[in-house]
Amino acid sequence: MAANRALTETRKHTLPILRVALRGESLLTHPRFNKGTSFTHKERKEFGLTGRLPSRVNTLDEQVTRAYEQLNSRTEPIRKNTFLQSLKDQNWILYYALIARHLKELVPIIYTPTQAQAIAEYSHLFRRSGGLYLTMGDQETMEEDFLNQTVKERNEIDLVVCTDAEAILGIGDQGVGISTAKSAMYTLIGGIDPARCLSVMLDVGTDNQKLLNDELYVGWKHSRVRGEEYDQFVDKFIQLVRKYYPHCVLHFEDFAAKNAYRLLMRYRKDHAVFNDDIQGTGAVTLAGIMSAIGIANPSSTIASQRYVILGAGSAGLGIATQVRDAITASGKVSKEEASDKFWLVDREGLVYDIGGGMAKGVGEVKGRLEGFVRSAKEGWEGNVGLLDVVKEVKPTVLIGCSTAAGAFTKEVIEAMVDGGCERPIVFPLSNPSNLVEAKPEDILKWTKGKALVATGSPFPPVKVKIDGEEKEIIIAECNNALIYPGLGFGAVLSQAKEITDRMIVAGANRLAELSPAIRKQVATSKANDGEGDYSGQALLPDFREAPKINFEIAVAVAEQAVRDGNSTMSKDVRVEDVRERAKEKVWVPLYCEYEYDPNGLS
Ligand SMILES: NC(=O)C1=CN([C@@H]2O[C@H](COP(=O)(O)OP(=O)(O)OC[C@H]3O[C@@H](n4cnc5c(N)ncnc54)[C@H](O)[C@@H]3O)[C@@H](O)[C@H]2O)C=CC1
Ligand SMILES: CC(=O)C(=O)O
Ligand SMILES: [Mg+2]
Repeated sequence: MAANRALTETRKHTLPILRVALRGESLLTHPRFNKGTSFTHKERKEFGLTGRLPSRVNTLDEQVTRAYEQLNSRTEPIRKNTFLQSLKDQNWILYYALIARHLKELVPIIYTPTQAQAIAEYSHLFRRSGGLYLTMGDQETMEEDFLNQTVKERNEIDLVVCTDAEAILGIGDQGVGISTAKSAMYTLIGGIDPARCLSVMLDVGTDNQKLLNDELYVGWKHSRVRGEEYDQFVDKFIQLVRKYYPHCVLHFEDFAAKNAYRLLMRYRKDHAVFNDDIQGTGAVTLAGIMSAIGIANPSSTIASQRYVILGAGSAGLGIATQVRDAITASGKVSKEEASDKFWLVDREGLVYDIGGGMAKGVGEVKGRLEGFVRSAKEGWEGNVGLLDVVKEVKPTVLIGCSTAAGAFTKEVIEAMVDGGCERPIVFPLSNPSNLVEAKPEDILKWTKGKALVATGSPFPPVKVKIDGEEKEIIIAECNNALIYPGLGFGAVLSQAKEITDRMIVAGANRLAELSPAIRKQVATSKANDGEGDYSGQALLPDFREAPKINFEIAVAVAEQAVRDGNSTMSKDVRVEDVRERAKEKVWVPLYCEYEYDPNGLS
């Protein structure tokens, strides 16, 4: 299997023999242990399965072929999504093996863009629960619920992905719309054992009236609880995670910006906590920008760009912070000088100081926005829209994480070029695809093929005429999924005390080094004058390569943790041992041989 090979190449040891305590129907209906027609004759006898399966023993490859055939009998992406969800409920190995084999084709089915629809229709598509649901209204049983799902069923948890679903992708408050897709990507791309991952839905109610009015809504029908009560509920959950799994990575996903930032700051020094929308998006975008600068003008640096970011929420703030940290990492540029290279634009236009600790359109400055609010002394007045900001600032990099579909108009992009930017770097990152700030083909058309473009959801290559010659431009997918699985695996591997900025930068640097455009330049050692041919050279690696790339990211991240004394692995693990450790730990979707043991796994 091609994609499985990508994973197995990084794995060191042969598969272990699993001691399993389940028999008969309970084995066949347990998605973690079920092998369906792949149970061998010996296993069928040992586990009481002989009469329960047709006689032929299939290989995993044959099962994958059959499942792929069934999948393809459905045409609509959402129907494929529900098919895959059901497959996951039946047989994990087959689910992961099928997707691993068709990674590029199926990631958009289980992840963005299709997952947005699956979450929006969660209550109508609901078949079987996935993950752990902790509801504000039932919080007195939280510890018991948590233990029932974890300690009593599993041996150890390496990774907890949690959400309160208030800012799901770009589609807002989805109440109880849990997504196990983020955790599935950790397995597919990061190689983390799915049995050691847990998705948690923190149901604190919803302000989405459509859901509250929906008689099939499966979540807690209550307005969203906020303030002290919310904080206490989240804290109770986090303390449980810390108590039972002190070494696990805790991943926050799709919290509203204010909570996202607050929770990250509150817990990141005490536990290996990671906010994907802030830090994951920041890291992948930093890598994409470094790669784009390498093409546009390799003698230039991230410090010599001017950045306009539309959307001052989690992603916008994460990108600004990550790029600023990378600029200051050289020690040559101060934090203030680096911050001065950013202009954040939100619903009410440019984010600038309006006095009393408040910023235009986004409220309180303290904490998350500190450093990125422009001074009113620069002469800003009223609502300063994106076009005016672009005309005034003359950015070289324009990023969209606003959910404002079409906000990068022809005028905006042309204003960038008119401002003297020959090779504009334009990343419309909003998900799902229909919320993109501009379509790649339009950006390339308006800039005569000069723009360097990356998007948050997958887009097909664009054919464009450059100097009279037709070229095909690959549109890089700048999605945090290209980096967070490796960051998480690196943190799990090193059993990091905290996930530090240095670990994240190590991962982003590794991703940038491995990006096709940069690899080509290093290979040819050719100076690029910004006029070079970059068709066929994507800014970021293709998703097909994501498992291999994320293995390298994980190694870089874990090495950094060991180097910095931030790892809790045994003291004798040296930086040079990390790669071998990683190979031992990578999980691959292949069947293990089973032996019956009444005290085994169940
Ligand atoms: N490519 C990737 O890896 C990622 C993409 N995203 C996407 O970025 C978008 C934002 O996500 P988050 O930052 O998590 O959400 P968020 O809700 O924290 O931030 C969105 C921000 O955009 C602002 N906004 C809304 N309409 C606007 C408009 N018309 N003009 C300017 N600003 C406007 C909001 O006021 C808010 O501050 C979503 O579409 C999400 O899917 C988010 C994380 C990762
Ligand atoms: C990719 C992601 O995390 C988002 O769109 O929210
Ligand atoms: Mg997200």
